Formats: sequence, structure tokens, C-alpha cells
Amino acid sequence: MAPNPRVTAAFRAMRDIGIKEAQVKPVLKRLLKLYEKNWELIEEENYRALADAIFEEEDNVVVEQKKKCKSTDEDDLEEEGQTQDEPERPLKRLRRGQGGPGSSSVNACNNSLGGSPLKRPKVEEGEPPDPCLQQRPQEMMEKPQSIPQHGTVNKGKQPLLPQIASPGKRSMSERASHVCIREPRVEQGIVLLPKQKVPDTHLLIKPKDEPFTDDMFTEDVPDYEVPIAVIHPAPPCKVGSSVGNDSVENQDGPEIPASQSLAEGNGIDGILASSSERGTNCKLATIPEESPPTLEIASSPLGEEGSINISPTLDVLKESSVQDAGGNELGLCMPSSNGSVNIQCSAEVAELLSRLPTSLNGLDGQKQASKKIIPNGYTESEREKELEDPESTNSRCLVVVPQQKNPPSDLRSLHDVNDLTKGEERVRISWVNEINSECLPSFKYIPRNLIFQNANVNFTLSRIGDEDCCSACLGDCLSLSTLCHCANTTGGQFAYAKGDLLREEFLEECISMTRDPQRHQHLYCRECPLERPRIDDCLEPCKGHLRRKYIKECWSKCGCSKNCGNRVVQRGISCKLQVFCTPEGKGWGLRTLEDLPKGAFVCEYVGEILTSSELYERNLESNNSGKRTHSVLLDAEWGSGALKSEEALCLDATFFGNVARFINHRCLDANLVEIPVKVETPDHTYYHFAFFTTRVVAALEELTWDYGIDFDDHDQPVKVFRCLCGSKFCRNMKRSIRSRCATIAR
Ligand SMILES: C[S@@+](CC[C@H](N)C(=O)[O-])C[C@H]1O[C@@H](n2cnc3c(N)ncnc32)[C@H](O)[C@@H]1O
Repeated sequence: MAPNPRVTAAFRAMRDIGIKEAQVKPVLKRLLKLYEKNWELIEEENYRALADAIFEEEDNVVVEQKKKCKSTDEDDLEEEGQTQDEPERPLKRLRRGQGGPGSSSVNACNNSLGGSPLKRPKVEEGEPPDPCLQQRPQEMMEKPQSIPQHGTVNKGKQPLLPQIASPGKRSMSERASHVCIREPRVEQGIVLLPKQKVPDTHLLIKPKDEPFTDDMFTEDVPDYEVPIAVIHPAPPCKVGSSVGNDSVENQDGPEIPASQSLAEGNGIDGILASSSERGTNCKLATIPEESPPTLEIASSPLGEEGSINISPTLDVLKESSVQDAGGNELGLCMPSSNGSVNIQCSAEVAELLSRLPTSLNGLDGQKQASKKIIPNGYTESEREKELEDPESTNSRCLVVVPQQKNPPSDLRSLHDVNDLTKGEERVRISWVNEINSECLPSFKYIPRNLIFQNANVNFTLSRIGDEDCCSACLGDCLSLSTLCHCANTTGGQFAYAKGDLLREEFLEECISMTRDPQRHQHLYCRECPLERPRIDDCLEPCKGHLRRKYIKECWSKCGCSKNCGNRVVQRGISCKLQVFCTPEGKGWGLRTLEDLPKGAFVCEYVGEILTSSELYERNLESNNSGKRTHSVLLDAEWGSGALKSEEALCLDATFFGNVARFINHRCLDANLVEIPVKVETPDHTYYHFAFFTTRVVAALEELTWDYGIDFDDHDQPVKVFRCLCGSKFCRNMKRSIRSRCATIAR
């Protein structure tokens, strides 16, 4: 009998992700029985249910084997070490927890299974982390403190990376706003080694465990969490098209005249009202065919419509098309009175748009060349002044935002399709929606972090000692025969090699920290800012912080030139990027329009600098109003014991941010890695959060980073989105089968 083509296809799909037929067969049989031969359930999402079930099965085998392997000795650890050295095996991170004494037996068991992908380490509750891999709190703290007992008090959660903070509620919508949750669950039988968690700094009341249910897969609930950035403030009408993006040196620096944005006028364009208006509430004008070639564009911050005449006829708008850098046809989202519509637009139209009055196209910053700006945004004169007068520092890199808790809800903005940065960056960054009629969410584009209010970020020159700068250097520090002081932070070598790329060795170390944090040192705070007393006034022990590698760039006090090879992040974005609507349903994403080499700087995560308390307050407010925030916790060098709760800093890009707010998550094998960068201050609490490529990235590839979410963590304070990253190492895959089985069992 001829083999059932559906069976053959299933085998093929599994083979593609490295699963053998022998493994597939029994599971497939069981699934068919379970689903009453409903093949659709098995086939959808590229056999996700099948893959999940196979992994589930493997896990069960691991548990079984683990019981038998309790007595495994240190040889197993060595064996694991070898396994972890395998090149390009990004699933390492999924084995987190391996390597400790308590886990060695597990490793042996896992290894004996032949290293099937997507294996999750099983960890014994209460087992301590590997002393070789972690620096104990006793060693790190001024006063000794007992090691947090994982799986007991601490529940094994340990923050590892700068994370995105979470709000206090757990409704699905609120969960969407918290991107980087590194909080792997601790469950019976799971080894507790350095954990990935984004501790919930901002919760007064810690939500109870909430098991995953199938609710997120039902019809009445969005299939995945609606992206934060898309949901929050409602968009005004926007012109949505792209003509690719030109790389333009912005000679004028970041200063943009108040007149340039369509929505400017109230000082904080980009901040919109309610999230519910998103996507449907664009104030758009329908243009009947016979109507004159005038496009009505809602342009005022308050929503009044400003009328601008554009010469092309509607026919041009409707019949032509514009192509992006990849030659794809691009849609142009034009105004209409009954909602946003996608109209094909010609390159001429796109060109016309770029020739709109500068007050409308946001590009007039480029025409003003009155001041000479050095790449980090300082004018020469400002820099000189800063050197003369230490008190006058901080002037450019950080600006104190006028007090403004939440932006007024009646302000609107347009994002220029040719350059959503409005000339704030050295390059233009376009945006395009080839999928639907959604416009970009509203936010104010800022190229550098801004202090919101209370963040204690101190840039005074006097705090930078001679050992922290290279005042005697000239030109390019990377070309010097002897290394200058600025290489000290990075172990006597600069992080960068020639050509603005990271040194391979340095980059690999950073990638390893992200993908396999258990192998790296952790620090423990005496009083962890993330564990500040909540409602019960009881300070929980620190769960540990990954001691990350830093880049330390030359800065204002250094004598080298602005083109010094050790100044990369501070010069800003230089590659061609584009924000686009992802076809997979992840909302907006960021892609490169040119090939990028490995180790290249892409962009920083820019936002408002808040203390964790401020973010906490903001999240509370947001939760009440249904808005969302997305934020990154700056915790790369905590653990000295000196950091107080209110000093813990975060970046929130919800209202003010740059392109990084559009970077989506990808499990494990993301093409970007985040690295802390010190530019203006030796402070450990503040640094830049910069993204570099982990490999060569081809033009038009989406740029992604691993938020560090543990999709299996039932104890996570927020319900994370349903991951659509498409990685074969996706940590979210297993969830779907569980919820399906739960549904069927009911
Ligand atoms: C920082 S935003 C990234 C940009 C976002 N896609 C947007 O449209 O603004 C994070 C949100 O994007 C969505 N997202 C990111 N990565 C995703 C993924 N792998 N699968 C599904 N949704 C994802 C989630 O809704 C998440 O809360």
C-alpha cells in the first residue's frame, strides 16, 4: 500500500528539524488517536503540535532516566562541558541549569539521549548552583549573606540579562507589554542554576502562579499578545509607505526645529491617546476618484486636520506602485475618512512625499547646517565648553525631560515613511507596511536616552579618573602601539577591532553569556533592588545577576578623535534599517536593508531612563488605562551590594524611544546580541544597551534578539506572547501541545 502522503509529509517536516522517523512514528500515532485523526490539528503551524508532543515525550524519558542517573559523577560534568563547546549549537541555552553538581546526572541522561534539540534541563528543586560557575554572595558582598536557596525561598529565579520590566497585572493585554522576562520556572525536578528571569521589579503584589491555558489560542482572544508598541497610544493618520532608506549623514545633529513634524507643536508629538484606537482611529480622508488631488492629512497634535496639496492625481496614487530596496512592491497607507486604506503608490509619489514642506516631512533637520555636530551629537563648541566647564556636562547625551508622567492623551504624530527618525539619526530609517493598513504606533523618536525624572545618572567629568580615560591619546586609539587606559575595562584589549566591528573573541563571549548564562559568573546583591519590599515589607534574597561583559568606549575626556575606533556606539546608527510589518503576525519588526557583517553595531535600545520605582508607578498607571510599556532593565553590573532600590535604572521606550523598540524576539539563535556599553560615565547603574550582529546578516533579514523569555514559566508575572519567532529552537513550541491536550481532556 502506498504510504499516506500526510504521514510522509509529517516525517519530512520532523526530519527537517532533526527528529528521526523512529521518534516520530509512535508519537504521531498517539496524536492521531488523540485528535481523532484530525490531521489539520497536527499539520498546522508546520506540525508544531507533533514537534511539541515529541519533545514532551523526550522530557518524560529524561525524567525517567534522571531517576536512574542520580549517582552520576564528575565525568558527566566534563562530558557536558564538551557538549557545550559544540560550535553553533544554540540550543545550549535550553540546557541552562546543567553544569552544577546537582545537574550533572541530568546532563548524563540528556547526553545519553543523543542530544535531541530543545531539551530542557531538569533540575532538582533546592539544589544549589555550581560553585565553580557562580561567585557566591559571600564573596561578592560587603557583608556575607547566605546563598539564596533556589527552589525554596527564591524559587530559583535569577535575573540574567537586562530585562524588560513587567507590570503588576496579568491580563493578557498587560502581559503583552513586557518583553524581556527572564524568569524560568522552577518546578519539581528541575535543576536550579543561574536562572533566566526578569524579576518583576514593579509588582507590589506578586501575581500567583497562573498555569498556561488554551485561552490564548481560542478565537475570542488574540492569537498572540498584541505588540506593545502597536497597542499603546492611538495613531493618527499616517502616510505609510517606504522608499527604502537613504544613508544620509545628518550634518545638523539631533536638533530639529519645532516646526518640522506633522504633529509637533506641543513638544511631545508621538504620544497618543488610547490603545483601543489603534489601527482604526486614524483620522483619514477618503479621496473619491473625482475629487481634486488634495490629500487631507490630520496633522495637528490635537487632531485637527491640516490640508496639504500634493500634485499627483489620485490615479497615480491608486495605480502605481513603489518598491522597496529589495524590489518589493510597497503599499502606501493613505488617509481616508473611514479608516486606513492601503493604496499602491508610485515612486514618484514617494518622491513627492519626501518633497513635502519640511514642516510635514520631518526632514528639514538635514537642511540646517549652521552648527557642526560631531557624531555623538555634540557640537564642537559644546564639547569644548564641556571640557572647560565640568559643571556643564551632561548637556547633550542626556537631557532631562520636563516632568511629564504620562504624555497627554490628545497629542498625535505622524511618522514620516521615509524617515521615522525625523532626521535624528545619521541615516534615514523608513517604515513600510506590506501586510495590512496598520500605521506605525505613536511614540516620540529620540536618538539618545533621556532622563525621565529621578534617575541618578551622573556625568560630571570629575568623576572620570585618569585611569578611566586616555586624555593623552591622539587620533585613533586602536592604531596605537601601546594600549591606552580605555582598554582596561575590557581586559587590556579593546572590544573593537578595525572597521567598527567587535573582536570575534569578545563577541563570542557576549553571545555565550546570552545563550548559555549558566556558564558565566553571577553576582548577588546584599539588598537586591529587584527584591525590594513589596506589600509584605519582606526583602527577598537576591537571585543573582549575570556579570556581563562591557564595552567601554573612549569618551569626552579622552584626547582621541571622534573617529577613534573605540567610539562606535556613540556615533549612532550607521547601517540601513527599515521598520516593517512582519508577515508572521509579530506586529512591526526591524530589518536591515544591507548585508551586515558579524559583530557590527546596529543600534542602541533608547528610551527614557527611569528608576525602577518610577517604572513601577508608570506600569501601575498604564495597567489602569490599558496602555503598555516596554522597558529594559539595566542590571548588568549589579551585585556590589551598594545599589539601592531607587537607583535601579530601566529604559522605557514606550513613549520616547528609537528603532530598537521594534526589534522582535527570537528564541536562542537571534541575529543580534545586546551588550552593555559605557560611554559617558563609569557608573555601574547606567550604561548604553547596544545591539550587535551575532553573525553575517543578509539584506532584508529581520533583526531579532532573544528577550530571554521562559515560555514555560508558570510563575512569570506576565503572560508572555505566543512566540512566532520561527526558530527551530523556539522555547514556546511545547506550550501549544499542552494547551491542546488540556482542551481535549476537558
Ligand atoms: C518590543 S515589541 C517589538 C515590536 C512589536 N512587534 C511592535 O509591533 O511594536 C515586543 C512585542 O512584539 C511582539 N513580539 C515580539 N517578538 C515576537 C515573537 N517572536 N512572536 C510573537 N510576537 C512577538 C510581542 O507582542 C511583544 O510584546
